[in-house]
Amino acid sequence: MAILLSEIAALIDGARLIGSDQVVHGISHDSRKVEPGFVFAAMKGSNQNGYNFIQTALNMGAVGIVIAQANLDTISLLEEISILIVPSVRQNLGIISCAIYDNPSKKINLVGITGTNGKTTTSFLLDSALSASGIRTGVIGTIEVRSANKRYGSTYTTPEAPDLQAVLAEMVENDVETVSMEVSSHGIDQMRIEGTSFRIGIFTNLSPEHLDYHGTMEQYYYAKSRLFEANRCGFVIINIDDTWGRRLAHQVQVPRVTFGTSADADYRIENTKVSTDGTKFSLIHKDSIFDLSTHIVGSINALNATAAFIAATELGAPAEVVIQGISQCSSVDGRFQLVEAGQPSMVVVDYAHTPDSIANLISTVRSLLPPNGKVFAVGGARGGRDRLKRPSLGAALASADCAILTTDNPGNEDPEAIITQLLLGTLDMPPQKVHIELSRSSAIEYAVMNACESDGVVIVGRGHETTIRIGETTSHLDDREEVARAARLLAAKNKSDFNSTSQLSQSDNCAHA
Ligand SMILES: CC(=O)N[C@H]1[C@@H](OP(=O)(O)OP(=O)(O)OC[C@H]2O[C@@H](n3ccc(=O)[nH]c3=O)[C@H](O)[C@@H]2O)O[C@H](CO)[C@@H](O)[C@@H]1O[C@H](C)C(=O)N[C@@H](C)C(=O)N[C@H](CCC(=O)O)C(=O)O
Ligand SMILES: Nc1ncnc2c1ncn2[C@@H]1O[C@H](COP(=O)(O)OP(=O)(O)OP(=O)(O)O)[C@@H](O)[C@H]1O
Repeated sequence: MAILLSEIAALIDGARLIGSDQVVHGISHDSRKVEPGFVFAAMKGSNQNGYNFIQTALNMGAVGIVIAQANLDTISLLEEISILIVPSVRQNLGIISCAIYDNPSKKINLVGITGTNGKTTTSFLLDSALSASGIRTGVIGTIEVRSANKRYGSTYTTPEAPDLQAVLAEMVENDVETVSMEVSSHGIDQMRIEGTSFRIGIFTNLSPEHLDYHGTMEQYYYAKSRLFEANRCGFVIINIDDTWGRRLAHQVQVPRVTFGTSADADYRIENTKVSTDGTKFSLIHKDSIFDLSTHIVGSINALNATAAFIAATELGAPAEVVIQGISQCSSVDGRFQLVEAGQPSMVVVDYAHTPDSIANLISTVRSLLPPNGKVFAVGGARGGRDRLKRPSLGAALASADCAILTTDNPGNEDPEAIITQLLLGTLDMPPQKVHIELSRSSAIEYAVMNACESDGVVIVGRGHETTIRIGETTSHLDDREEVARAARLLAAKNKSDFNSTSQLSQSDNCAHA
């Protein structure tokens, strides 16, 4: 990859170059990631001022910097530096990054998936469908970035523009043909996907989330809908069971198909059957009926599998191979993950962290239990963001028979104050339904120890995550390991109570009160 700073300047209205022209091999907005031959894009953020890191970037080998016209006076110019001055760094970062990495999205089939829930699951199902068809694939999303056989952990759902274009370029170099990419509303709003071409866009659904960032549902919808603009996206696949999706279907200016259980969907889901083995359904399209199945449990996964089916067949993969590929995706880390550690109850760890998805998960688990079965729900709310949704999260958790409110990832917020906000959503519920356990390990232990064979435990919010930040301290915490620990405790307790008639008093837990 090599381009001149002057060539980049020529792409941007109002840009100008000060200092000597330079050959550029890469770009970063983060001084810590600058390599020799890179340019450093300085941006003011909400926590840090990127302009303070210019010298660090130069020390790391930057051959030039990109700055905004308005901030020209704020830096002390060194004569030997090459400076590309642009009207706005954030607004042009995508275009600059695309140019430096030679527009990789135009050389690859990129499928962008957006919506409040289902992005990761759909991207994994699509990847499985495409891989079964012999296509070399890549994935960019919350759990990981996968390029052919290489895997990297993710920092963001949607990487910043320089990182996105660099990873796409690496995928092109590795002969990856198709990439399933999660596109977050933050990513769209912060222009991380500017200049990126999507062969296909998928809309999963929209429900209240990130409203502290976007302000209103209307603005949240607007951010999401921008993925599907005609200059960015060639073909759109939309879930019209969702009212926002229905609106989008009327608005998009590019070819589109719709899916869902709705009678007027182009791809109609019927006859969905959910068991602990997974989800089966029929998909009706014109005169064809396809029988699909996925190991991922829950009727919502019929929607995710359908979106994956449409995208893969649209990219030319044969339907029967796609169906096989979707059925082969064994699981998605931390999404309806059944944990069998010897405990009597059904335990599910799930990444659900919106009120809708938590309520949905609880009702799915309830439907899988015998009639006398009770659902225990363990969950909390993250610190530092999305404060507005906390009462609704509390209410959703309390749709279980026993809600155990606990700590999620509080960061610098007071965990007890977060729980107080969750409690606001449970005020009109019987108090004995709600139990507070500040320590997440203890909350999981409480649920696993008190749930009996006919019961289900859902542990929500953290799914695949393995660390928790409390204050400035980050420590290891994996919900699945905590279930196993609690199951061992239960087994030990049952063993020591072997001769006692009351192994565990169930009258003092909220589900059996
Ligand atoms: C609200 C938001 O999205 N903020 C993003 C924004 O932060 P910011 O503007 O406050 O940046 P900052 O930390 O103040 O830093 C300013 C500049 O100094 C640079 N810097 C900083 C330190 C240093 O040593 N050197 C250096 O160069 C930074 O790289 C940055 O360019 O730009 C930063 C640089 O890219 C991001 O790290 C940061 O993401 C924050 C941490 C974040 O948590 N974002 C989340 C909410 C997010 O984007 N999530 C979505 C998924 C949401 C979902 O659906 O769940 C995602 O796509 O991941
Ligand atoms: N199509 C769907 N509709 C509603 N809820 C869903 C759907 N798919 C998944 N979920 C729920 O949302 C949770 C998160 O799923 P997934 O990780 O696929 O979503 P996501 O959009 O990638 O989330 P995030 O943006 O937080 O990464 C799942 O564990 C499940 O409870």
